[in-house]
Amino acid sequence: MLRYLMAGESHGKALTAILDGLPAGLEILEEDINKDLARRQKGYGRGDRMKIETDKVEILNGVRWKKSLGDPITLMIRNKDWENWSMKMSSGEDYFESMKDIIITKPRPGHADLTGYIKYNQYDVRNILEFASARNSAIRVAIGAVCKKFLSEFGVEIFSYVTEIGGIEADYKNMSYDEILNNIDEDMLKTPDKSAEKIMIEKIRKAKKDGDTVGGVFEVVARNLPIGLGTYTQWDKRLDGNLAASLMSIQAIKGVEIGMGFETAKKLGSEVHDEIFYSEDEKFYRKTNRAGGLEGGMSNGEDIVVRAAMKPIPTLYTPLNSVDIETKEPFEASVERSDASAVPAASVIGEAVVAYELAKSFIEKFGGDSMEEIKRNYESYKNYVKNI
Ligand SMILES: Cc1cc2nc3c(=O)[nH]c(=O)nc-3n(C[C@H](O)[C@H](O)[C@H](O)COP(=O)(O)O)c2cc1C
Ligand SMILES: C=C(O[C@@H]1CC(C(=O)O)=C[C@@H](OP(=O)(O)O)[C@H]1O)C(=O)O
Repeated sequence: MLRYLMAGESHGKALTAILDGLPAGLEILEEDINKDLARRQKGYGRGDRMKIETDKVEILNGVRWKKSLGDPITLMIRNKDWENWSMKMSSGEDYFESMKDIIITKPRPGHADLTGYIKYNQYDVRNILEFASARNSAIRVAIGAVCKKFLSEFGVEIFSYVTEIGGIEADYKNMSYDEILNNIDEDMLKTPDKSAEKIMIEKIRKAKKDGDTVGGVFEVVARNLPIGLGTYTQWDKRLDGNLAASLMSIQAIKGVEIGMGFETAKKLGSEVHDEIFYSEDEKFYRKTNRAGGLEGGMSNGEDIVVRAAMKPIPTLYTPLNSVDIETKEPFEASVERSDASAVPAASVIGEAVVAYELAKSFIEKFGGDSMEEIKRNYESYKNYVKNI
């Protein structure tokens, strides 16, 4: 079974993750992973932390002479900001009286601060926000990049783009995926609609000027998947459920849709389901993909299409009302730095978690301890499907 665990505080020494269950013989290169790490750092609206970090992965275990060994793979990304935090985040020093002024007792509405403080019986909100922070999404993207590499060996391609920012929707419905891909500017908002992008940027700029933040929606597409990843035979093996849970587990994601999603509830059955056709060449096929490539918790061979809604960032430069945990007095918080919007970054994280779920289902279906073995199993299943 493919699984991973991650560790690492936002301003600690490094982020790490262990990926277990990947077959032996997959080529894994740091430079391939670094491409996705760089993409996650881009996008209009990010704060000053992204000027400090240049995320680069180090492979600590599980890879020899560029190939996975089949044992656990450890990945690490150092936090450059650690240099500025080594004392404040030290694991070896006692608490200093002189550090009293760095203790945070002012919880932000919408962040993990207050609930985490109470739940973990803390004295400093920093002890909560350090791991609640989306900083650890960097190591998740590294894990996702390895999973993407695995899937690419079977021709599976995963990409994402931004469809909405602060209520402004991109018009991409008449564009092919290739056109969409050609129109994605990773430095800006990753939306295929260039005229909407201008208005979206203005929306973020104005929100930032007003001390506010904006959210948005992104779509992740996975192409060239085999029929039958995931299963309806047990609730926790459904691919639709696992994709939704993984996307929802990204910080600030508050809604997930598959295919037509919430729209299906408004339509008639005849407008929702994808009719089935057959030809000698194509075998069973559909003319539409409203289901987003998933029926009965399984991939049906069409493109997998999922969307996720990101709420506006909770740290506001014009802060919302809150109460100091120590004094119980209302306060006006001051903010050192924060993102005004991070939807393009979230969409890269979305690709990563989708890649992980697909790779997990893929390995479960086709088994195998080595890439050769899993490829044999995959080819034999493809032959079976071709001859139906
Ligand atoms: C890529 C990315 C960047 C984020 N940047 C910030 C930020 O700069 N400031 C902030 O308060 N929240 C930021 N967030 C959101 C918080 O991490 C998130 O709202 C918080 O952990 C509470 O979790 P919840 O929103 O899922 O309930 C970011 C989220 C993502 C995915
Ligand atoms: C560090 C990242 O995002 C961070 C996510 C985040 C949060 O609260 O989620 C808060 C900010 O952290 P800081 O206070 O250090 O600026 C963001 O910069 C990153 O994406 O790599």
